[in-house]
Amino acid sequence: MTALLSIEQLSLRFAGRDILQQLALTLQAGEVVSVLGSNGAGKSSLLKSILGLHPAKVDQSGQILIAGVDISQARSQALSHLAYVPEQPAVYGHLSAIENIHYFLSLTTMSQTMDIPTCLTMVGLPEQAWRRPCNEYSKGMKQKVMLALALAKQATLLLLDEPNSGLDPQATEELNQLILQCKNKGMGVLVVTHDVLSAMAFSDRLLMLANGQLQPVLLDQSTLTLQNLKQLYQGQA
Ligand SMILES: Nc1ncnc2c1ncn2[C@@H]1O[C@H](COP(=O)(O)OP(=O)(O)OP(=O)(O)O)[C@@H](O)[C@H]1O
Repeated sequence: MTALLSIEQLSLRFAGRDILQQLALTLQAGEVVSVLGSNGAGKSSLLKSILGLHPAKVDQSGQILIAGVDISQARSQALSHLAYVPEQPAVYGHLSAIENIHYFLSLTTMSQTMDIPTCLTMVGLPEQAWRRPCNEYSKGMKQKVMLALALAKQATLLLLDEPNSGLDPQATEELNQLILQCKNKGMGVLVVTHDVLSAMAFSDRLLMLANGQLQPVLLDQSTLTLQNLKQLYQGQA
């Protein structure tokens, strides 16, 4: 079966400094993978590489396939399979949830889309909010709009950058459940996060980005302590 995401020998340099070095990652349908890493380790840069967002002058090499499509050869076709939720959800504040999703769907090449109210119901956005402008929404509500868009465009691969930052415990739990819901629908989910506990709750695999490469994290909820978490981030666990 074709992997939803296949990265091979990805290297990235900024101003002569290695950020990613021969990095490899494969993500299958129905799999949630979380990437941890110190500030500046290169997590957001990795997501930008997958999205093909680095300017052409940036020194990047290697291969990134999304559902078998090479991002460097056919970017819009590759991205049609993908939904991306940045740390600050990017919705238009003057438009409602329904209007935002209509608008973004009009920009995609997907011919098959899902009914918008069904998607908003699935992500748990209260119906009384659907037609209110998004600048009246909390961060958690805006994330739900973006996740509803991902469902509506029938994305198979979901990228989430720091999804739990700034969320209270209830919103965190709702978001964690939504990630599991996406997994159960057969989507592949790649999460970049500092929230280790949440990542342990929803991930099939946890990876640490350090020195430009991804290594498996062997800790789990039963073995996690502040001390061994610090050692993990310092490359000693
Ligand atoms: N466009 C750029 N030009 C030059 N250097 C950059 C650029 N973007 C990122 N960097 C540098 O690359 C390194 C990795 O940054 P990145 O934002 O990917 O880290 P991160 O792991 O996401 O960090 P954080 O956890 O703080 O969000 C940092 O040292 C950053 O300063």
